[in-house]
Amino acid sequence: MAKDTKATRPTGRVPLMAGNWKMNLDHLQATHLVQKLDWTLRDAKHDHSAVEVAVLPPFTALRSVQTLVEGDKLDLRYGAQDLSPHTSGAYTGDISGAFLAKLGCTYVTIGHSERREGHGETDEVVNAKVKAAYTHGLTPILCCGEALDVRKEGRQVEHVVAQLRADLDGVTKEQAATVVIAYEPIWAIGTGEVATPDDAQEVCAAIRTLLAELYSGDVADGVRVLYGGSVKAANVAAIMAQEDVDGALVGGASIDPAEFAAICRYRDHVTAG
Ligand SMILES: O=C(CO)COP(=O)(O)O
Repeated sequence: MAKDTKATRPTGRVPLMAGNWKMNLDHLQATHLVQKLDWTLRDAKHDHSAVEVAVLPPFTALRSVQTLVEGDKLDLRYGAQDLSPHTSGAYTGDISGAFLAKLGCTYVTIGHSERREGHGETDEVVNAKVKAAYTHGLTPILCCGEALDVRKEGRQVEHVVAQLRADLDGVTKEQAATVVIAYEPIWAIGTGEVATPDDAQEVCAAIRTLLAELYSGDVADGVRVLYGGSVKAANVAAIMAQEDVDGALVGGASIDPAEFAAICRYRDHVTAG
């Protein structure tokens, strides 16, 4: 059993469990999943102010999720998996942050390794997208993480710190105070491999140290740093027991409503003290 470290996590940092559905679930399936997730959390009397829950569906399901969340006054937050660095214009296939804001999105993931690798997104592009998110009042879930070769060379902290320095370039202190950072080691994504809790803590702590270097005041203490990579109900409590881990960005396990609800309810599986 993992030890409940809530007492050591500054109270301002409300844990966030965010489900990145990736390219799964059409708008009808999305409606079913959100309903089941909501019912399960309601049955468990989930306190959304203690552990925030968000879903990140494909663009095509956002309107359905919005209708459900607003119509039934659900406590769930939602957001998109990407956005354009531009606001409008001749950018075929791109989606503006302005459209996402109109759909009531709270979050947008930026710089996921599947976009960095599959779509050639550089840190420069990621940085422009982070700024676009703020332009439209969206909260970025800024993703970072190292590949296996970098980890094998023991350069994971150096790699992640360099990514984030570039991704946050020009981001103001006020903006940075609301960013969510997701550390997702690429070798642990969709592989069943999970970084050990100590591995996750090492990099998440280094991220907080970088934030303290970049921004004065209490920014570093307030920013939520998530871990992502094969998170499941069975391993989430041990990861959440780490002092600098404030939630999880969940892929595969988030499209099973019972499993994702159990992840959100990780505190049911920890001992007090
Ligand atoms: O990429 C991830 C979340 O963004 C992690 O995916 P998995 O949970 O499927 O490993």
